[in-house]
Amino acid sequence: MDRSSSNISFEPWLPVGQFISMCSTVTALLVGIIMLVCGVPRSRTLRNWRLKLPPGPPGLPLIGNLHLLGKLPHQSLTRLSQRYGPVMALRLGSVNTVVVSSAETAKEVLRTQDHLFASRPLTITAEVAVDNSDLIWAPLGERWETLRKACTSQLFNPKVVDRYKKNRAETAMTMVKTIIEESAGQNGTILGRKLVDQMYSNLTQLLFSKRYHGNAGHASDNEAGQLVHMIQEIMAIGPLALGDFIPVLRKLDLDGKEAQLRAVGAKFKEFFQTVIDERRRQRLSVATESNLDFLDVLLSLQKHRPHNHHGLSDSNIRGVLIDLISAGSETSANSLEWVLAELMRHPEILRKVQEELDLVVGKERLVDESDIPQLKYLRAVVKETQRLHPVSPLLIARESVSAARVGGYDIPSKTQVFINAYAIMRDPSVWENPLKFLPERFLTTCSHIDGSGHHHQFLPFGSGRRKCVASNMGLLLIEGTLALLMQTCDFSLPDGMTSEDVNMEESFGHTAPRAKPLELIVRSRTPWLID
Ligand code: HEM
Repeated sequence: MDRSSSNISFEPWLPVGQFISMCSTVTALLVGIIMLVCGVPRSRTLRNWRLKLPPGPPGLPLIGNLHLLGKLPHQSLTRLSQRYGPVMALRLGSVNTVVVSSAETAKEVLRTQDHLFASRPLTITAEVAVDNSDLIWAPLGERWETLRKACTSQLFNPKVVDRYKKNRAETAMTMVKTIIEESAGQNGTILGRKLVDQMYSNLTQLLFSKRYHGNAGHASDNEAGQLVHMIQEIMAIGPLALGDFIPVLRKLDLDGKEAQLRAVGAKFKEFFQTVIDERRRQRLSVATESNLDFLDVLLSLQKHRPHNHHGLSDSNIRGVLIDLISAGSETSANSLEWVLAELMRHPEILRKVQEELDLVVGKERLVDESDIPQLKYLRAVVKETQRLHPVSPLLIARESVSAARVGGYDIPSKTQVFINAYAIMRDPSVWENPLKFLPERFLTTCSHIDGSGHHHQFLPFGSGRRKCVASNMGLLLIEGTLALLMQTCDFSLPDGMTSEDVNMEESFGHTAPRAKPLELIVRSRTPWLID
């Protein structure tokens, strides 16, 4: 199934618009009166005259500033911050929110006061879809520490990442063959779905030794389809429901998201519990174990709980598996699709990437992950794409654990905080020609800047203790696949299209993918390397 036919919309804020038009002014007023009578939770309002609170736009009754977010909140918030400044207060329904939009203030939040801003707000998605048991949405505390440590020490350490190198190369090659085959004799192939499938396959292999697309060890098509479908469903629902912002209306589920989340949550539970139960049965019948995968590690942590560790329930195991597959697949595939779109818009840059590959690797052997450090121009192209098209433009929402000060303003405890990485990475006071695609900047004036989280003007993976847990793996997936694609394929646009016609509109949801799928003609460039 390709993305064009999957009918996904990434418009989490759309229901807010639907809601506003659904309720007539009279109904809104009535609800407002009921809320006044029942009492809005006072602790959630920023109106405290003794504090120096950040400036922000005035809000409407009940919805506050929700209506200002639009379909692309990162873009709307960028425009608002140009008016209200780099630390801006909003009220989203009844949730106090602060949006941080400069490198300096992001540094205050993500480095200087990381300990105060490293929690996440509770959301209906986390509660209903993953039983408040996962890693991504875990508040700061034991559950987060245990799951994060399991990931960093047992999954994304360089030794384990290296162990799966062959697997990554195989799944990338499977994808290359598929797109060349599909493109033969056709005027364009939609790449996005193939890239996502490749990422799923890498991750399921890494997490529980099942390959969902490819040859050896692969799961049934039905199982693969089920998994892809569930993740697409949750992506389409988006990260936040109306009830997250207006808790007094949660029971009514006016945008229908809670019901949808419950349905997909039940499917997740059944699917991943089967994976866990199957593995438990296999473990009982195996006397010695070698090459443990991540599920084995989690089950063994559950059984032999190390000192000071939060005990792991099946629900935690399901939660972290769902997190890793969903956070890892769409982000990497969407980033890669953006890179290819930029390259199609800039054919001279695409040619330079291929020339570099020919020079560094040649055409006699396939490019290998160990070549990547030498592919400096290709890496600059990836960075420049992440700067202009961050797939997590507002990172993932944070929440202050106690009162703090940022940019000279008071931020009360329990405030939701968005870091607008999109605005920061296009800030004209930091970046020369910020809207131009100029990979060379990362080889010259900005060569010292990387996405490690130490440079707060460039935040594709976030920063601080909640930084992406798998940025090394994410980069390998993007750079490794891009190198293979550029070495083995030639790309062109469907008949009648020129580079100016490549649509660069964004969409917004759990990630910020392209609004329109990228359609390209793919031809083999080095056929002797592919068989
Ligand atoms: C291009 C690829 C990727 C990008 C751009 C990306 C970006 C991000 C960002 C911006 C965050 C939030 C950071 C913050 O709040 O400061 C994040 C968190 C996270 N990412 Fe990634 N990511 C990528 C790939 C991956 C992969 C491959 C995985 C796993 C297989 C993954 C798993 C996670 C998890 C579990 C978190 C939550 C960490 C926590 O809350 O402690 N990501 N990612």
